[in-house]
Amino acid sequence: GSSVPPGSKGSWASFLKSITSFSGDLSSLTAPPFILSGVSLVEYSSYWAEHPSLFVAPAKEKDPAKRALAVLTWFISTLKQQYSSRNEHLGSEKKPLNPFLGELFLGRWQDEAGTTQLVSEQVCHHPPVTAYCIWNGEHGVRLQGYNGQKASISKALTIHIKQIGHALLHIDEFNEDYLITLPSLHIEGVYGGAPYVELNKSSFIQSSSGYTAKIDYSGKGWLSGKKNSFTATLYHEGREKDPLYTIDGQWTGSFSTKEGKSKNVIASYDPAKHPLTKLVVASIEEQDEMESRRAWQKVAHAISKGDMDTTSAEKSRIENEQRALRVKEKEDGREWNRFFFTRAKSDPVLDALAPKLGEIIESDKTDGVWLWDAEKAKNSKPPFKNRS
Ligand SMILES: CCC(=O)OC[C@H](C)CC[C@H]1O[C@H]2C[C@H]3[C@@H]4CC=C5C[C@@H](O)CC[C@]5(C)[C@H]4CC[C@]3(C)[C@H]2[C@@H]1C
Repeated sequence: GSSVPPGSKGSWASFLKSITSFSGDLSSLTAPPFILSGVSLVEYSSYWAEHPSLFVAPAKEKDPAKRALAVLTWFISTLKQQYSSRNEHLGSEKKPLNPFLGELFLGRWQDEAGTTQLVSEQVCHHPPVTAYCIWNGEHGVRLQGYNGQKASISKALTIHIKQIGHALLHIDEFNEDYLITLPSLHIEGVYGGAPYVELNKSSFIQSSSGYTAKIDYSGKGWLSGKKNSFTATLYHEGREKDPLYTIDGQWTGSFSTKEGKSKNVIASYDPAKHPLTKLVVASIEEQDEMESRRAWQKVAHAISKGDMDTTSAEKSRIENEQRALRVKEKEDGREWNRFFFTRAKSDPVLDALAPKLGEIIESDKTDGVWLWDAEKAKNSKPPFKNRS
């Protein structure tokens, strides 16, 4: 393949053979060094709010339809970071580190929107599930959700991924909730060693105030001929044929918002005009042993140097420690305590909103839902109170 660095051709070929006997758990694949990233998947929750001003904007919008439009605009603005930031910064999609149970990623954004805080926790290891909560106290906006992946590989080495889980946005001022479903994706370019994400079909946002947004990624940009194209419509639930607003463009580029009837452009978004706010993360010395960058620092360093022996030795050390903990828990007949989240049979907010999307989304089949537990968060073991 074109993008496989010289010297890695052999390992890439054997890697490609390995993924043809794929088990469904992406983290089980041992990929060659040039495709590995020293960043853990638990950090990916931060992609939801790197534009804090867009994240809090709905709280300032009095009109319910325009508020729902502000939520849709914020959601679309996150897609570029969620699904293509590794390409931009690292040259291709990379394989993130597989978080261990209890692994934490804490940070905050400090900018014109005030303080927006992030807590991300690996709440399950088999299968891998990351739960997160992002909130801005001044504006009374809180996002909480969780996600996992179900993957399969085609003969042509395209990795198909169904995302399990959802996100729920709550706006205090209007006591309003938004259910955000997660798009399916597939990874192309694996054969050539330059993988990248493509988003599939559609995803939805359903508000408790009676508005539905549908984002259609399958448009291959047949009009514009550009990749990563999308078309989104916002409508009164049940009245898809009568959109109040439509947004279209590229989720990796710019997009414009039109009024449903008149079709005249009322807003346009250019990512170049919306610099990201950098997430503030404690230094490794200050971090708790359960925090991602401290826990993986030796592995991340070895990966950055392409030192595979140290990478696998340090990874095995972490994996062995984890296995020993699980054995101990089994012997003591107890389960690992999550720091910030609780597994529940159901979530009343989800139960109120999901049926409004009805059969247009397959409800994500997980055993229970993961909920932010404010009580736990107050007295969670590691001294995060003063820092998160
Ligand atoms: C697994 C075989 C392999 O290493 O092939 C190399 C390729 C990098 C493909 C596999 C990895 O691709 C990565 C892309 C990751 C998703 C990117 C964005 C998100 C959005 C975020 O909100 C939730 C997580 C999610 C879905 C990531 C999940 C893990 C993905 C698919 C990585 C694959 C292991």
